[in-house]
Amino acid sequence: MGTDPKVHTFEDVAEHNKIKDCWLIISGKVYDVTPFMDDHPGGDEVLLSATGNAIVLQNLSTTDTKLKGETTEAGKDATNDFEDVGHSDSAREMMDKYYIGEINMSTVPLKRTYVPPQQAPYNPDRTPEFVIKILQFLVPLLILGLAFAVRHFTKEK
Ligand code: HEM
Repeated sequence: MGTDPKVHTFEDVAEHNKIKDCWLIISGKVYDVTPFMDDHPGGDEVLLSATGNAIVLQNLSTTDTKLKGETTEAGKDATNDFEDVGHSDSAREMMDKYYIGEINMSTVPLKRTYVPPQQAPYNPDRTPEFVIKILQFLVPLLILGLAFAVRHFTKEK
């Protein structure tokens, strides 16, 4: 019987990425790709830039797009980045070599939800455009009314 895999916390992974390592969280598993960085065909830059503090590559096999491409408080869900590259099966097999344990998913920060900035409710009746439209309608009417009034009072009895 083998030993249970080590369970890492998100903070643990983030700490390693802050120092000098490159730890990835992919489908609930943790990979230390630090020794692979120089040999990664896509280069080390993409691995590093995709981490934030820690990469959360969740649900690689799922079609649920809700989880993809969203940031967390301390990292990034790089599922889109990873999938967009279209890694080969051999690349996925290679991952086993860098596997260092599982992630405690309850320590992964919740995805940040977008909170729209507070602003006054939009009132179309108050905009300058609306005032101009009213004036464009009223001014000709006023001129017409004035013309009728002048004619009425100046016409010979
Ligand atoms: C354990 C994780 C990873 C492994 C083992 C891995 C492995 C590989 C391998 C073997 C290739 C060569 C092409 C292939 O066989 O698919 C590749 C290419 C590439 N990978 Fe990764 N990769 C990993 C993570 C990532 C991540 C997180 C990114 C972020 C965007 C990334 C970006 C790329 C890019 C841009 C290429 C180059 C594609 C090309 O120019 O043809 N990889 N990777």
